[in-house]
Amino acid sequence: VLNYASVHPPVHLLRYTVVQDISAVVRALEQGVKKADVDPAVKAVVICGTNGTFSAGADIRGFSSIQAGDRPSLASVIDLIERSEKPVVAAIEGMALGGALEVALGCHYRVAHAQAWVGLPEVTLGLLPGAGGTQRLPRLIGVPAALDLITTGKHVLAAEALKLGIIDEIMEENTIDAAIHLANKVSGQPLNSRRLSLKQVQSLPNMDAILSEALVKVKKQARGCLSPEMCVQAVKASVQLPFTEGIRKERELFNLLLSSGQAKALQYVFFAQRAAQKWTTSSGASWKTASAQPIRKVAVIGLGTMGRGIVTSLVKAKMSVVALEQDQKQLEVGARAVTSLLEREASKMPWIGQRPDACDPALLQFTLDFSVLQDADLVIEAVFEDMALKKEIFHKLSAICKPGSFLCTNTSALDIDEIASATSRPHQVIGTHFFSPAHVMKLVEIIHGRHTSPITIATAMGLAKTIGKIGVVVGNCFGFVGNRMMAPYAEQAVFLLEEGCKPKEVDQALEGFGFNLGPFRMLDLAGLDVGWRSRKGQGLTGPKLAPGTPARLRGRRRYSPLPDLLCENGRYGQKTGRGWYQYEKPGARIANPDPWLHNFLIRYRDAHHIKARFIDEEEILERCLYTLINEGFQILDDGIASDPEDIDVIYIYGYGWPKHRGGPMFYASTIGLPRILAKLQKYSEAHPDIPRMQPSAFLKKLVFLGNPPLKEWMSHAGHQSSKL
Ligand SMILES: CCCCCCCCCCCCC[C@H](O)CC(=O)SCCNC(=O)CCNC(=O)[C@H](O)C(C)(C)COP(=O)(O)OP(=O)(O)OC[C@H]1O[C@@H](n2cnc3c(N)ncnc32)[C@H](O)[C@@H]1OP(=O)(O)O
Ligand SMILES: NC(=O)c1ccc[n+]([C@@H]2O[C@H](COP(=O)([O-])OP(=O)(O)OC[C@H]3O[C@@H](n4cnc5c(N)ncnc54)[C@H](O)[C@@H]3O)[C@@H](O)[C@H]2O)c1
Repeated sequence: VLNYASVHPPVHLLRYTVVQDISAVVRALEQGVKKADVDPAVKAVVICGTNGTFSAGADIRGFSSIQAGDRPSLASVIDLIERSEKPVVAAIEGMALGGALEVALGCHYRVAHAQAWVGLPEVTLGLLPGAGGTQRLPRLIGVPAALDLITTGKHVLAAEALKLGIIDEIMEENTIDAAIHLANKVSGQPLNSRRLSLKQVQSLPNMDAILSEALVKVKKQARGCLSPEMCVQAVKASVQLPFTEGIRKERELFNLLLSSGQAKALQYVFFAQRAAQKWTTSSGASWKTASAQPIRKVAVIGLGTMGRGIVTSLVKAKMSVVALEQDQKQLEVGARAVTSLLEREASKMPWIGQRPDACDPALLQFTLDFSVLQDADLVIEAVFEDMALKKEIFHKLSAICKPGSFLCTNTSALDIDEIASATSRPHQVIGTHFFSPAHVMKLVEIIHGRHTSPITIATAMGLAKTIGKIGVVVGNCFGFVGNRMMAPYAEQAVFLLEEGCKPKEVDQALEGFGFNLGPFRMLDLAGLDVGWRSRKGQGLTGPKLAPGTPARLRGRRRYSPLPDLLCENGRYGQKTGRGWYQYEKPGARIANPDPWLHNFLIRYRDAHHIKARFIDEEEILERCLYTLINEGFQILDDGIASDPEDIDVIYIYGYGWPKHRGGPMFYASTIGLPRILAKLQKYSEAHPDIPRMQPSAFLKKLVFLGNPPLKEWMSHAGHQSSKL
């Protein structure tokens, strides 16, 4: 912490560097303000940061050591700032986030650089602004705007902050000089009207409705995440209680969140997401040894469900795109879909309209002609999930595309090495597995094959970042990480139906856990035909299945033909208006329980002599989640994912795993590996024909080693087998 005194007398300049040691900063602020207060030569104070940044707030790594009782100290220093008889001006450059914005709210004036931005992101870390932010901000900008900022954690640019009333002045340059000028100007003027704690929250006739609607909204969006709800409660306190009592309530709610476990999970996700960006392969390649090649022009082949979303993401990031289809009709359908997605995206971001080059048709070209792809820097194939078709396309691309171009496949599960074998450049072939809807979902699994070069990995990771996605590098196996873990989860869900559940009971249990969609609503949305085609391809059903195969066994493994039977009945999910649920019409979204399906399940159980039983929520959750987690341990042991954090990032950003539970592997660590192992052992004894329930050797090893913390797991994995 640097502390410059009286650089521009009579203004006392308190200059702080990036916050690492919370208590050191709090102490230094306290000392600085007290010194300025008693020094008769000082007439005013400016608080600013160093190197062009006010502060990004507290070091999150320090939170684990914060004790509930530590909190008041920043709050009391902010009170001290506010109570000062000399005007205190915050000079905000770069950013003022979290505790830093709370400090600025305690100042009497706030000046910001035009490029600066501010926010209270605590909610995203499972907390709430606990140093008076929830009580001062509503007093400054009103309840609706404060609720919006505090419950979402969004950052706003200086211009918007000025409009909201958070900032008093914006500077194009030299913010600190401007702050000093302002401090001099207001020196000697009365300060009470600038002290937010003395202000009343502006009353609104519909205040009760605003607060209760906000509560309903966050409860619906957050699905079990406590912090947004507590943020609303804290803002409500600012309306209903005097300032000091509101502060007491804020502290009580903050302490509750700090000890809830959700804060720990969300802070783990913050770092896991950043760690996933630092990929390393088993040969030691990483960002240090390979850099991303510049990508100016991208080609996308196939404008179906995935291709159209991928094109939209690329155009939104202002990349030049060529989109290719197999015939004129599909091209027109695809082009219309992309145009409508881009229009919808533009309407969500009004400021895009102000940029003349946004959604520029010159950025996007539709074609049927493969030769147009020759100068593309990178191609993403998103045609049907059919190995023969993919190989044919990659063979063609290998001949047409310029030597430097990278060839990517969006396959959900197929072997990257086999696809690469159809080209003369397997080192430039890689999987880029986007998730549906591709213009919305943040995740891209980056799958490298045996021959994929580090530059190709770096380039795919770089592209993901450019288009605002989170790339996670994984190894090559059927289903990679995400879909490989999804398979035992979905399989359990169907077995539970065979044994007595209804789709809604399974979905409700998993939605109650925090998933946006339970497995059956998710399958109906994705289309049941997708899995059916894959199972036919694998010979699990359809014409390739050996005659005489028992309906519910494949080899010695339990198999459920239920999903195949639904498809044979034309029930593909939402798209056909019938699936695990019924819908008002094809394409409708509201899933209603279907008596036809319930009768069908009764007949099915009768035909296979299955006695239906009541299955409680605990069993539903344990069987679905623990088998998914078990596969995660197997994936770590196989070297398909380099660490548990990568798996967690994949599940949070690709599959809607509730973020406040930290991802499946973090969740397993909170439950305790011995318990997961014991439950898997119990279920696998009851169901010996379900091999995926048998505990993975790696899970057993970790339990044997005494349940080490997640950070240490990989030091016990079999690194020899790494596919990374
Ligand atoms: C001038 C006077 C200042 C007075 C300030 C007083 C503050 C006192 C605090 C007291 C305690 C009060 C607690 C308070 O109520 C609550 C908080 O403040 S909570 C923290 C709020 N802040 C955030 O949530 C910011 C989180 N960070 C970000 O949003 C982004 O990282 C960023 C800052 C916008 C930068 O984004 P990028 O440029 O994309 O860079 P990265 O995200 O990749 O980050 C780079 C690197 O930094 C690490 N990092 C970033 N923020 C933090 C952080 N808050 N704590 C710890 N580490 C952080 C990040 O992990 C990266 O490192 P790597 O993981 O790659 O090693
Ligand atoms: N749908 C999903 O949820 C999802 C999610 C992730 C990955 N994937 C994968 O993405 C790929 C595409 O899936 P989808 O759901 O978008 O399929 P889709 O059936 O919706 O679209 C495929 C498109 O490819 C086009 N096409 C077929 N052959 C072509 C050719 N020779 N040249 C040009 N275009 C051709 C088709 O006309 C069609 O428009 C598959 O590999 C799939 O496994 C799908």
